[in-house]
Amino acid sequence: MSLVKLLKPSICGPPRDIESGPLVAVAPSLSAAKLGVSKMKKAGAAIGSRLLRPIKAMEDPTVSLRNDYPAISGRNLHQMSTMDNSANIVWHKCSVEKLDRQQLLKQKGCVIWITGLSGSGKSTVACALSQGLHMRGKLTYILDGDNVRHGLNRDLSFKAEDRAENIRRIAEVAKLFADAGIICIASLISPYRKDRDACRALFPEGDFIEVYMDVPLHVCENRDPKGLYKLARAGKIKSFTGVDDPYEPPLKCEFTVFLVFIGPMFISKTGVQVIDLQIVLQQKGGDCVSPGEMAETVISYLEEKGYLQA
Ligand SMILES: Nc1ncnc2c1ncn2[C@@H]1O[C@H](COP(=O)(O)OS(=O)(=O)O)[C@@H](OP(=O)(O)O)[C@H]1O
Ligand SMILES: Nc1ncnc2c1ncn2[C@@H]1O[C@H](COP(=O)(O)OP(=O)(O)O)[C@@H](O)[C@H]1O
Repeated sequence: MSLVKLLKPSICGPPRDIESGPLVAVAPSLSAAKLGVSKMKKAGAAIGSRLLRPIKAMEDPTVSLRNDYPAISGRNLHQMSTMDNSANIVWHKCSVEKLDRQQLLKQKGCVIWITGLSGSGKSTVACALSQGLHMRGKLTYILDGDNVRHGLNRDLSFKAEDRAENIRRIAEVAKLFADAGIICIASLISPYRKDRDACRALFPEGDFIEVYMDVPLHVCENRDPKGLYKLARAGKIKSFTGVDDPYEPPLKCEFTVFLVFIGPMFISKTGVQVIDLQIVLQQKGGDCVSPGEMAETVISYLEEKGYLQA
């Protein structure tokens, strides 16, 4: 019989330099139970009145009006630019900055990066997270590898350098979402450690939260919801992650979701879905863990780290 267990954060970065100052309204966090639709409407009205605060035009585009909030200013985003200085382009700033957007949304922009094999449950957890946060009145957006490959990244294959480019582009888009104040949930295999580490390096300390779906290959392969493993085993898909292409697990990440097998382990081809779901609904010690509950653990972490308030 197998059990699934969601670890508490396996690493927590040093406490973030949470911004403070006269323009920052620190709202108490709202629990899912307390925040209904009608309350969210009231919150919207409060936001409206704050919008009346005049926003000054930038007189000198090289000087940030928010120099006292370096961790979140446009200047800081500029400093985070990955562009070569010799390219003759100049960062254009606007007086409406990340801080303003975060205040509007009553949250802090960040990225939750979910990595793991195909079929490990990345999209399921991403969706559960998005639902859980939406219920709390928090704005999220999911960047799913499969989906982004339908548009922005449709030109990319699955060879290593194209996967790297896929991941780089999604990380850059996630950075824009985070700058917009949105909690961005990126769900893609991202098999190479160095590519994921490069993504992490794009973000301020703490803003990149890595969730590793540590689900064994045979479990993913038995799930095989799209029949891709079957095609890969038949040699009809080449370079399939886990079959004939590598996956490098994180050495350290904020969360690991894993299955613990106790006793004789078996996953039958016919029974896997049911067995798996039973597994998910149990945890060592008797607690229930479903994708929704996994998401709740991550949401608690966000709350604790101050991401669910401006
Ligand atoms: N060769 C190969 N290897 C792995 N996956 C493959 C491959 N070919 C197609 N697919 C399908 O593409 C989805 C993974 O896309 P990603 O953008 O997440 O991959 S990566 O991060 O660039 O490695 C993946 O979706 P998920 O199952 O949601 O992970 C597969 O459905
Ligand atoms: N915790 C879970 N327990 C059992 N089955 C799951 C779990 N999470 C996802 N699944 C199922 O596994 C399959 C793959 O999940 P999915 O989220 O699409 O994975 P990925 O995005 O990593 O490819 C789906 O059929 C999904 O319903």
